[in-house]
This record gives sequence, C-alpha cells and structure tokens, in this order.
Amino acid sequence: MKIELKNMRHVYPTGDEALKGIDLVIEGTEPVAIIGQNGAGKTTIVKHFNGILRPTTGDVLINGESIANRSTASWSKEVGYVFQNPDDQLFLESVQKEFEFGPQRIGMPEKEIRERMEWVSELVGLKEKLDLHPFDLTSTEKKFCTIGAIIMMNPNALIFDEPTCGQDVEGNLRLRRIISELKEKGKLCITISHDMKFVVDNFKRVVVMCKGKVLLDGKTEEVFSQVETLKQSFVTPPPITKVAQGAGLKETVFTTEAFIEAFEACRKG
Ligand SMILES: Nc1ncnc2c1ncn2[C@@H]1O[C@H](COP(=O)(O)OP(=O)(O)OP(=O)(O)O)[C@@H](O)[C@H]1O
Repeated sequence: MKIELKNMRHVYPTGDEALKGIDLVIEGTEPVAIIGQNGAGKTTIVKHFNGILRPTTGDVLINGESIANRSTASWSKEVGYVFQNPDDQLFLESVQKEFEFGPQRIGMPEKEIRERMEWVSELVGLKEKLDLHPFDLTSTEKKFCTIGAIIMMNPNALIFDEPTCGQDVEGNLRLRRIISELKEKGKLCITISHDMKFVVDNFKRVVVMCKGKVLLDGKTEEVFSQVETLKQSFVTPPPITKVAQGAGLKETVFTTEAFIEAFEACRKG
C-alpha cells in the first residue's frame, strides 16, 4: 500500500486553509503516527487518504491512482477510516450489526463475515458484547466497536483518528496488540495520537504536523531529538525523554532502561 500526497492543499468552505502544501509518502506496512497540536491539520490530512475530503489543489495517489478517479465508498474498501468520535460512526442497534454492515455492503461472502467476526470481536474485546446496543457500551468499548467495524471490511490501510483518547493502560495495550496484529497481516496502520508515550512505544516513524504543514517526518528517535523544531509544534516528548535531554544526554531515550544505559555510558565518558 502506498499513499502519496503531492503539493496538496485543503481549504474548507469557510475559507480556512487547513493544509498548506503537503508532500508526503507513506508506504509499506510499518505503522506511522501523526502528531501535532489541536488544529494542526491531522484529521484533515487523514480524511484525504480515502477521499472523505478532496484536495483543493494538488493530488492524493493511492497505489499510484489519483483519489479523484473514484468515489469515497470505493476507496473505503482499500483505506478504512475510524472516526475520532464514535458517535459519528455508529448508527446500528447492535455491535454485531455494526460489524456486519460494511462487509455486507462491499459484498463479502457470509462465510468470510462469520470468520472475520470471530477474529475481530476477540481482537477488539467485544466477543461477549455482540448483542449489545453500541449506546450501552462504555466510551472505551465504543471506540473498539468503531475500530472493529473498520477491520471487518479488511482494508489494506487503516486510519485511526485519536484511538488513545480516553483509553486506560489496558485499552492502550489492546490498541498495541491490534496495530501489531494488523501489521503482521500486511496492513498499514496510520494513527493520530496526542499520547506521546503510546507513540514512542508503538511507532518507528512519526509525522509532526504544525499549522497545516508537515514540520518533521522521520524515525521516532530522530524526530524527538529535534528539540527546538519540536517546540514550534507544542509537542512535548515523553517525560523520560525530556529528563534525558535536560541532563544533556546525546541519545534520545524513551524508556527508563535506555535512560540508565545512556546515563552510565555518559558518566564513564
Ligand atoms: N469542517 C470544517 N470547517 C472549517 N474549518 C475546519 C473544519 N474542520 C477543521 N477545520 C479547521 O481546519 C484546521 C485543521 O483542523 P483539524 O481538525 O484537521 O486539526 P487537528 O490537528 O486534527 O486537530 P485536533 O487535534 O483538535 O483534532 C483548524 O483550523 C480547524 O479549525
């Protein structure tokens, strides 16, 4: 899977220029995190990955084909977008129906739907709650219901818009399992998150957005080592990373163990 943005701008009908010329390539199966302060343009950019939003100028190519060539419904089979707010996505009267709806619409055989339901409901932790109305789920479970509904459609790329919002440690661990299992199955996961610990624990590549532009894009360690540039985006590295930077360590560390190792190495000269 390859998603390519070429000098792409998006201006909302209100006149807000949310994206100001983006060049970006995301390719393969390595999960990518998109970070940045509120209003940086993260949701706007990812809504272009399956045509929910269309570029005002420039182009978006999916596996080399312009997004302009097809409908959003058609692109959604290839790139699934999980909404930031579950209430924007869930509308049926049971979790099971939410899981069946997308696959049935794209003509997935019933047998395959049943098999995927087994795997997906287990993966997102809703196996025992398939008969429940989504409104009777906790806010965390609702989020996993929206994620499950998109995984059910078996797209090659999945966009998670703020899945960590409101999650506890257990929820973050489940998200970690989901992202890693999807990668194993050859899927590309692109995730927006404000949770920097989750980002450094789960992503080797990070794209930092700031005021409608890509400010930084690269390996997680490299991105978080750009202390001065990062300040422009108001992104705060995880506490342990900040302590290490404050202590003058050269390495960008994300764990206590890495901190101790780098500190010892520094002490020994
Ligand atoms: N439907 C809309 N109509 C007009 N302007 C919008 C609309 N949606 C977003 N914007 C504006 O576009 C800019 C980028 O918004 P966007 O939601 O993409 O940012 P974000 O980085 O995802 O923010 P957050 O972290 O708060 O979700 C902001 O200035 C926002 O006010």
